[in-house]
Amino acid sequence: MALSLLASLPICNFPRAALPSRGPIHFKSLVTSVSDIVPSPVQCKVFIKSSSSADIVRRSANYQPPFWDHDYIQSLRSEYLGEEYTGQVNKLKEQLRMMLHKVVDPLEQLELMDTLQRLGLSYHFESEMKRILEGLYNNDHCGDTRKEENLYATALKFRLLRQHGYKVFEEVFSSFMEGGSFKRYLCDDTKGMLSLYEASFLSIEGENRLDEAREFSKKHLQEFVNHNNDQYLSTMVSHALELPLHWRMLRVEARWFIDVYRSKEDMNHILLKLAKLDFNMVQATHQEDLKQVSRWWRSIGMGEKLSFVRNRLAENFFWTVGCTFHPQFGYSRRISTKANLIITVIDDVYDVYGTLDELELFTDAVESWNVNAMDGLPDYMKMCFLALQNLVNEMAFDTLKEQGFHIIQYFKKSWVNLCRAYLLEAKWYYNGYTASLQEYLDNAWVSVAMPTVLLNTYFSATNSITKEALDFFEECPNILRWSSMIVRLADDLGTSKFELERGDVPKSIQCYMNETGASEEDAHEYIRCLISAIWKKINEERAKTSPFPKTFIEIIFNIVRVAHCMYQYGDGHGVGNPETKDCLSSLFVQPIPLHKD
Ligand SMILES: CC(C)=CCC/C(C)=C/COP(=O)(O)OP(=O)(O)O
Ligand SMILES: [Mg+2]
Ligand SMILES: [Mg+2]
Ligand SMILES: [Mg+2]
Repeated sequence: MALSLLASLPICNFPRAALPSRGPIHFKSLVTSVSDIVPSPVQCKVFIKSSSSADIVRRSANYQPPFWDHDYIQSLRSEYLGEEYTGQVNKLKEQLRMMLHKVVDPLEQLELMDTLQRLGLSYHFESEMKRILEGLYNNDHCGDTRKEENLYATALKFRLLRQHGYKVFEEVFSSFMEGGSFKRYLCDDTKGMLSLYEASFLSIEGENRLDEAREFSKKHLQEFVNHNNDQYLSTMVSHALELPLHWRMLRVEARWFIDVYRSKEDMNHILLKLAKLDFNMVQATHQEDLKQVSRWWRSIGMGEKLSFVRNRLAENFFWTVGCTFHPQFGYSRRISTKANLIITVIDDVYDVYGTLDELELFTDAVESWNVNAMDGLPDYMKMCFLALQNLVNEMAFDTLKEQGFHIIQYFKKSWVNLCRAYLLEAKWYYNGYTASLQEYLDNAWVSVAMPTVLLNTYFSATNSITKEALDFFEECPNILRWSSMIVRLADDLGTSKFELERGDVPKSIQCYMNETGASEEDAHEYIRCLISAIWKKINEERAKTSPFPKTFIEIIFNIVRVAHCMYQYGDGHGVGNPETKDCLSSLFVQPIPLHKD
């Protein structure tokens, strides 16, 4: 399963530390170097009732209780569930549909589509947008050069067409370049710079013009934010520099943009009203999902019984909303949240709580996939094992009933891979071993659980499962590997500081530091650079034909976007930072006031 990540990436444009060539790894002659670079683990003594009734010293992560308890979640109410609002939304949608038919100017068409996407509304207008994009694409290919396009429009068109799977080439930017660089005067056009910057994130490997575009626009946008007086544009530029649009989680972006759009000079009231109403109605369905899963989570009692693990219902739900926010995907969100909760618990068992002997037993039990294997497990692990079996059986039963597919074998394989990857990290930890970055990553794209999370999502969000797609899954295609790898690296950037403090295996940052002698800051920069390089890989994969349905490919991209959001301010999944709490509240609790504008 080796994923020669580093070997297959072009050398990151990062001068300070190069990766040495890899020699053979002598696992037996372990060199303990982690203690040189990280504080010693914070250990706490916890009395465990084990079969031998012996005291076992275990690590503790001291996880805080969840933001919202079960009663709070059950108290969530929304007025946006009734027919009254559905009627209003339908009327507004009709008005917008007419608008989309009337607009003929290509730039206005592009801007309208971009605004619809950012406001989180484009899913209502897919056929209209397809018709417009088709028209724009065909015009280009008929040699229709009615008017000289400016950089802003060219980049916007490039981004939208590429995002929707049209073959467009970076050569469209050639007329703005001379001698391999963008023409100097372009830097005065901030809208153009912003548009070029966002377009550059749709690039694939080897697109030098787009690399140049990113460098050039980034530099000038950074200068712009320091000296400007255009409030709207400045907000947009700062936001883009923080994280490009292509990497942003759709729902969070929609919630943010609805607020910003209100202050835009030429803002369209119909669009804004529809965006707010739709957001609130979608939020109402999310609240119902959350309440349902909370009842299940409370009924199985794992959050209370296993008090040493992360009890993170809302955060786990957030990942699923990031994958598919649309109201009709409620089943997928609910079942995937259950799965994510169990994955998070089992990750803590391997990373924090379990002893190596116990973890070996648990891995054997998962490999046997047999309830009889529970007999030999400590009580807390019995609960994890049975919860896992119950969940997989529930998903498998639903899929058998709805689609006639018997899928347990796929889950089993995925869980065996995941637990083996977890176990390997646990062994490294207990042996004080620091892997090379390559060796770490070859395992860590699995241990971040994305192949398992995505398998769950595939079954629950696809209504036409195919054997071809399942076989493809088994091959662990590049799109799965690379997207999992970005999630892993983003997770490491956000979580490894806490993990290392309480005692955990060295993560990508520490492996890189250990291998190259780089400083922590440089290692962070290197990992960010790897993330950018891997985005090019997944952009490229998206353009290929695949047995996966398009909706699932989008889900894969969306989960990477969730990771960027989750770890933007540290460990949003585990630690409960204020940014995550605000984000969860704005998505799931607070409706957008309608009468302000
Ligand atoms: C939505 C889900 C279920 C995500 C699964 C991966 C996960 C638990 C990430 C966060 O935990 P972590 O930082 O402790 O992960 P790791 O131990 O792999 O670093
Ligand atoms: Mg962990
Ligand atoms: Mg882990
Ligand atoms: Mg982590």
